[in-house]
Amino acid sequence: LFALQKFNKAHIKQGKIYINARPQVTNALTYWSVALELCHEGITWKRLTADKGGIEITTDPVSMGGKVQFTVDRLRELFVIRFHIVNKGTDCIHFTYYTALHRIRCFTLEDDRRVTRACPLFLCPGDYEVMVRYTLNHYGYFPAMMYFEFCPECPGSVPFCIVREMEAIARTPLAAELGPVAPYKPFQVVTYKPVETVVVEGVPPENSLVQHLKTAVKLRDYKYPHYLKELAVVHFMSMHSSLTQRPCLCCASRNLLSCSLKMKNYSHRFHLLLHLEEIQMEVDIRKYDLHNQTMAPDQSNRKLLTLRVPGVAENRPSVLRGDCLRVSKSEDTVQPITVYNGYVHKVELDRVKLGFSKKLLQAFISNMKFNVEFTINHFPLKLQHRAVDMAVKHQLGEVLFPSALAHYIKLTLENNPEQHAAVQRIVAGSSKPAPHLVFGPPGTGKTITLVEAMKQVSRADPSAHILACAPSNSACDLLCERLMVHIDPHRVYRMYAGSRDISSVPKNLLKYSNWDERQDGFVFPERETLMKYEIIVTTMITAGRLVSGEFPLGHFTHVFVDEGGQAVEPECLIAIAGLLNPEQGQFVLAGDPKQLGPIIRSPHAQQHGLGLSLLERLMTSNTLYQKSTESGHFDTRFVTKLLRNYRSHPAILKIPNRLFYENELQVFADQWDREAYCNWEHLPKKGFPVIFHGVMGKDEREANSPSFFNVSEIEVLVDYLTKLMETQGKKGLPKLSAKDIGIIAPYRKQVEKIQKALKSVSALSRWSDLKELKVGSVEEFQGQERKVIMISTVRSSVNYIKMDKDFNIGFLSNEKRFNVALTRARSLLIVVGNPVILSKDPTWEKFISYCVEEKGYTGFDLKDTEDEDNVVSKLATLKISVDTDSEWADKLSETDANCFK
Ligand SMILES: Nc1ncnc2c1ncn2[C@@H]1O[C@H](COP(=O)(O)OP(=O)(O)OP(=O)(O)O)[C@@H](O)[C@H]1O
Repeated sequence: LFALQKFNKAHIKQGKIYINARPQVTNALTYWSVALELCHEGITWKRLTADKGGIEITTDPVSMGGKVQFTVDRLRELFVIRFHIVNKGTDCIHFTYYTALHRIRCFTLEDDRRVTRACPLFLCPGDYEVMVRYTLNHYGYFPAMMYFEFCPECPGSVPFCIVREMEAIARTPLAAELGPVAPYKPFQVVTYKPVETVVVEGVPPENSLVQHLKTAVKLRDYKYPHYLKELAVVHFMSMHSSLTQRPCLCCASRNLLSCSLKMKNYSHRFHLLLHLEEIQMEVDIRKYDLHNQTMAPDQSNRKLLTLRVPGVAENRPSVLRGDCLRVSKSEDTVQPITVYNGYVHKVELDRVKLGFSKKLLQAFISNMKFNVEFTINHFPLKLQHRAVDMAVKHQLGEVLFPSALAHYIKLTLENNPEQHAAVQRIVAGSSKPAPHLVFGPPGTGKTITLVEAMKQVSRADPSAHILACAPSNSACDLLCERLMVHIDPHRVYRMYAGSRDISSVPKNLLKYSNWDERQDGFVFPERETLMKYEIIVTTMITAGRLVSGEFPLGHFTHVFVDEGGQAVEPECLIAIAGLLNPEQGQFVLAGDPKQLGPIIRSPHAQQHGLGLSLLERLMTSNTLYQKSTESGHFDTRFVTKLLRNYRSHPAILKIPNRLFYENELQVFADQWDREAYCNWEHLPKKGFPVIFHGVMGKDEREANSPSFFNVSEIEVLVDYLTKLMETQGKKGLPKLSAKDIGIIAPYRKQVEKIQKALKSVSALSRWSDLKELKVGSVEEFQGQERKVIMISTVRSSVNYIKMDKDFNIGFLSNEKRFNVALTRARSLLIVVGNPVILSKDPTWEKFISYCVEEKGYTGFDLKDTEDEDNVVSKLATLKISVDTDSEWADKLSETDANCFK
C-alpha cells in the first residue's frame, strides 16, 4: 500500500482504500498491492502459494501451507534452504526471475545459472534448484518472502508467479521455554442481553471483615438521567442530533459544557462530565463479555468458583476485589433468565475467584457453560460526585479558583533554593487559601520537596495533621517509604483499600498500615484511632472513606497530593472536599503535566476538560499560576518550578529534555552516582550510559490472553542482567543488587514472562534479593527511580499499532508513557526493541537516531535493513499474473478508483 501511495496509484479516504488504476494500465505494482491487501483477508494467499502452470516448488526443509520455517540455536552458523523447482508438465517453460522480499539482509540467494529476466532459464520437464544461505548474527525472527516468476513459451501467454514464505528463528533454550503455551485463540465476543432476569445475589468478600471506621456520610447513587445516555451515544455534541424530543435538556447540557468552568457551574458541570464518563465505561465494558465459559471450584476455598479472565492483570477488563460479575447459564434461554451475581474475592494473573449464592454452588457441575457480563465499579465515580458537591458545600472557591493574595515571607536559600523556598512557604502557608503547586520535570525533587515540607510542618506545629495522597498505590507507597526515612514511622499511617492485594504491598510498609492479621485483610480502624496519626498516606479514592467516616472538617491542616497530574480534578477533590477547611488548611499539589495523565474513556468528557488535572487547569488558566508578563517569572508564593534534575546522567535526559522541557532541565545529579556505569565494559561507547539494543523479535500472544510478549527481547534483557551481575563491584563499578534494577514493559504478559525468566535462569539466582527486582508497567514506575533501568518495548509488527492506540496501551504513540519510562534511570538506561517498528513513531525515531549518532546503538545492525525505497522498487518489478488472478483484473477494470474495502 505504501508503494501504491508513493506511485500515486492509490489513496485512502475514510478508512477505505481506492486504487487509482486505469483498466488498460494493469500495472504489476497495483496487482501486487491488491494481492497483499486481499491476502490479509486470507482470500488469495492460497492462490499465490499454489503450484501452477505445471510448476511445483518443494523445499528442504519442508514447507507447511506455503511457509518454510526453521530454528537455529547457535548464531553465525550457515543454514541452507533449498527450493526445488520442478517442471511436471510436458512443455518447457521460461523460468524468468526470482527474488526475495525482505526487510532484513541475513541471507544470500544462489542458483547455478544465475537466472534473471535478462538471462532466463528454459526449464524443460525436470527440476532446478535455488538455494537460500542464511547466516544469523542476532537472535530474533527474520521473515522473508520468495517470489518465483515463470512465463509459458506459447505466444501471448502471461507470466505467472509462485510465492513461498520463509521464517528463520534464532533463539536460545530460554526463548523456547518462554514461548507460547498454546496458539493464540481470541475469545469470541458475543453480546447477549437477557431481557427479563431474576437476580440471585452472591457472597461479597467484605462479609468476613469488620470495618471499625463507621460510615456516617452515605454515598448517594448519583444515577445519570436516561436521556443523557441517548445523547451521549447518538453524537451528543452534534448539531444534527436526532434527539429533538428533549431539545431544552440537550441545549442545557451543551451550554453547560461550552461555558468556562466557574464555582457557579462547578458541581453541575463535573456531574455531567462524570456521567458521560460513566456511560462510556458502561459501553466499553461490554466488549469483555464472555460466552460459554466454564468455571472450576477453587482448590483452597470450595465456596468459591474460579473463572479464567485473560487480560485481567492488564485491566482488560478492570476487575477488583469486591466487584460484581453477572453470570447466567448458557443453556438458560427461556425468560426470565436467572442471573447469578458473583463477587470477586481474589484477582490473580488471568483468573478471578468468585463468591456465588449457595443455589448456584449446589447446582454447579463441572463443564457447565456460562455467559459472563462484567460490570463497572461505580464507587470511585460516586466518591467524585460527592466531592464536587462538597466542594460547593464547603465553599472551596478560593482553593479551586484562587485569587486572594496572602502575605509574603522572605526566606533564605540552601543547596536548592527553589526547593528550600517551597518548603518554607508551605510551612508558612503563604499561598493560603490558594493551593501551592510544585511542578517540574522528572527527577527534579517534587516528591522530596513534599516529604521535606511534611517533615517541617510537623516539626513546626506538632498539632498539625497531614493527609498525603497520590492517585496510584505505587506512588503512595513511595511517598510513605520516603517519609519514614525522616519521620518516626509510628507517626505515619499507610491506609489501603480493602480490595488491595497484600502481595503487592511493600513488606516494610505493612507494619504501619491497616493490615489486620486476624481478619486477613485491610481494615479501616475507628475514626478516633485514625485521627491520632500525624500523617495518613492513602490514594485519593481511599481518602473518600475518611469523608464517609465523617472526619471533622479541618482535622487535616495540610493536604499534600503527589503525582497530581495523573488524576482528574474530581478525583483530586476527594482528598480535600469535606476534609480541608478552605480558610485555614493548606493544599499542596505536585506533579508534571508532561508525565502520565488521567485516562479518560468518554470522548465527550475528554473534549470538555475531564482529562485536565486540577494541577494543569490551574497552571494553564489561572493567572496566579502563570509567569508574569512583566518579570517573566512565576509568583513563588503559589508556584515552585523545579528544574534541577538530581536523578540522571545527562545522556539519559537528553531526548526527554529536548522534546518535552525545552532543554530547561539542568543536571544536578551526584557525579559519582550518575557516572557509575560510564566505564562499563558492555557499553557500546564508554562515557555514554544509554544503550539501544535492536532486536528483530516477534510480538506474540498465547492461548486466549490478549496481552503481548516478545521472547527475543527477554533473551537480551537476561543477557544484560547476567552481565550486570557478573561485573558489579569489579573494575571500579559500584556494588549492585537486584533492587537497584527496574525492568519496564508495556504489556502484562511480557511482565509475567520476564518474571518467569528471572526465576528460571540459574545464573541470576546468585542475586539473593532477586525478588526485589521490580518488573512492571510504566504506570507502576511513575515517580520511581532505579540505578539501572531496562525497557522492553515488545512491539514488533505494525499491524497492532492502532490497537495499542485504541486501548491506550503500549509505548508507541504515547509520548507521556515514553517520557516517564525513559526518565527513571539514574546511571544506566538499556532499551531493547525493534528499531524498524519504533522508528515509525517520530518520538522514538528521535531517540533511536540519538543513540545511533552517539554510538549507543547495538544489536541488530540497522545497515542490514532494506530501505523502504528498495522494497518499493523491487515490488514494482514483480508480475502477478492476470490469468491466474483474473478476479483482481475484473475488479480493477470496473472503474478508475476501485474500492476494495
Ligand atoms: N535537593 C536535592 N539534593 C540532592 N538530591 C535530591 C534533591 N532533591 C531531590 N533529590 C533526589 O533526586 C531524586 C529524584 O527526586 P524525586 O523522586 O523527589 O523527584 P520527582 O520530581 O518527584 O520525580 P518524578 O517526576 O519522576 O516523580 C531522588 O533520588 C531524590 O533523593
